[in-house]
Amino acid sequence: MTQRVLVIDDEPDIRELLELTLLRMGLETATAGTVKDGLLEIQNFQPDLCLTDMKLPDGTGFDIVRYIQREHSHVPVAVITAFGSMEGAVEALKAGAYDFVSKPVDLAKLRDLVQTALKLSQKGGPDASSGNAEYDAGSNPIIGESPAIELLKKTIAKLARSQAPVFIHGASGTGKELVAKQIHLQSPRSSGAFVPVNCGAIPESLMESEFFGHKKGSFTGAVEDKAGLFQAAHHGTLFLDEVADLPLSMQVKLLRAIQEKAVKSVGGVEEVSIDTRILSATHKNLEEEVEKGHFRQDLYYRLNVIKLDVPSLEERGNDILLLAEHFLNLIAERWQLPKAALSNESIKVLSNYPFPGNVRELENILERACTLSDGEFIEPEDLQLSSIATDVRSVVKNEPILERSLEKPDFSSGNEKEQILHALNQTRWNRTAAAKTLGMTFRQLRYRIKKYDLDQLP
Ligand SMILES: Nc1ncnc2c1ncn2[C@@H]1O[C@H](COP(=O)(O)OP(=O)(O)OP(=O)(O)O)[C@@H](O)[C@H]1O
Repeated sequence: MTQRVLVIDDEPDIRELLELTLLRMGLETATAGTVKDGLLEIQNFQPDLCLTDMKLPDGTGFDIVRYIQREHSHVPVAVITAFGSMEGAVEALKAGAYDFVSKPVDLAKLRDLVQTALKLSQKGGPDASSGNAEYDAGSNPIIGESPAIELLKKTIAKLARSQAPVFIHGASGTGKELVAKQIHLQSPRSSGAFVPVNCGAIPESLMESEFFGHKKGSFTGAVEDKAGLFQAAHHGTLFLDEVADLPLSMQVKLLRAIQEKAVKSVGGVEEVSIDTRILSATHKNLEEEVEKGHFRQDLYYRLNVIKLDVPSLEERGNDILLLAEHFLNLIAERWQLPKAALSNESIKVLSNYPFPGNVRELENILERACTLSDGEFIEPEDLQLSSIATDVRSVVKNEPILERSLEKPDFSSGNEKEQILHALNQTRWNRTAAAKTLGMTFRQLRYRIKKYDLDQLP
């Protein structure tokens, strides 16, 4: 079925230009010149997408955005903003607009916007809050049923239906990258690439070329043309992780690229339009970084159109056990070994541990516990929790603080893999003998052999 686009603008020339562009894209169009007529057309024409000017004779584009949000939340609405009016664009996005184009309208950018937005109408159901009906969480679902996580999942589904930049805030290891990936996967950009960038890991001297690409010969070592991360994320999503670590010089360039929706590669002459959605995250307090002068206020304002808080693991109640189950399954799959289970004591201990390192810490604890456990069940001493946890455990069990099990092998001083390999070679790969030499059980050794892929050795 031909998709329908409604254009609301009081300038006949712009209406005509937009209508022509849309007709050439094979779309059905209707136009209106005022808020009043626009609202009528929304009801009569039932558009799949609405484009509206911000300044209208009897109101503003906000009136249209708010009405659509309230009555037809499945219809994406993009606003056309005055030249240089970034504030207007940001406010419209905050109010629920899908995206914006600034005047004079760049038709290539408009076509990109329309194509992506219409995918939403094709895929999404009538209820915007349920997100994309065809969406498949793939191999990276967000595990959890606590109210905090249910709310997070709902917000992700909603945010996936917009182009607004989202700033994801949360402590280390809470799953910020996972959240960003989910926003991408549930969005109409899911067929494009999800490009995560650790902003703190790129040397400053290479940053511009990494982000925007370079032309052959533009500097020593540039032996051929290379596309940058922005180009890689064209029609997809660029995730700027640890964004607070961007040097100030790069922040200016990034701001420009985001505002112009275009980049110029190092040594290049022309700017190239880029259609990408920007998501960013940091565990630092970005407001504080702005106050200290480490982070540009204008970039902060541009990235932080919508802020999404990812709760700490401690705030997720019983999700800890659901996550533990999930990770134990993953570990068993990865190492191709029978799944280990938590003993009742371990369940108690984990449920009361504060997890300063959040979900990542839980994953690491369980991985270590699987290598240490020598029975069917993971016992509290296999968890090797920090002293805080030991305190917690003693509180839970109402007994004195226990010493950590000392009979467990301690490899902290050396390279574990090498020591195991050495023992295996010495015993001619007699695993029982090697385990004895190493002071571990057969099961513990078996896990480690899998973990380090030693069984792949000839
Ligand atoms: N709710 C969840 N369900 C399943 N896995 C999760 C969940 N939350 C986090 N994880 C997993 O925990 C690990 C850490 O998550 P992630 O890397 O996304 O955290 P982060 O907040 O980006 O960390 P950092 O601040 O260090 O960059 C990953 O393996 C991720 O898949």
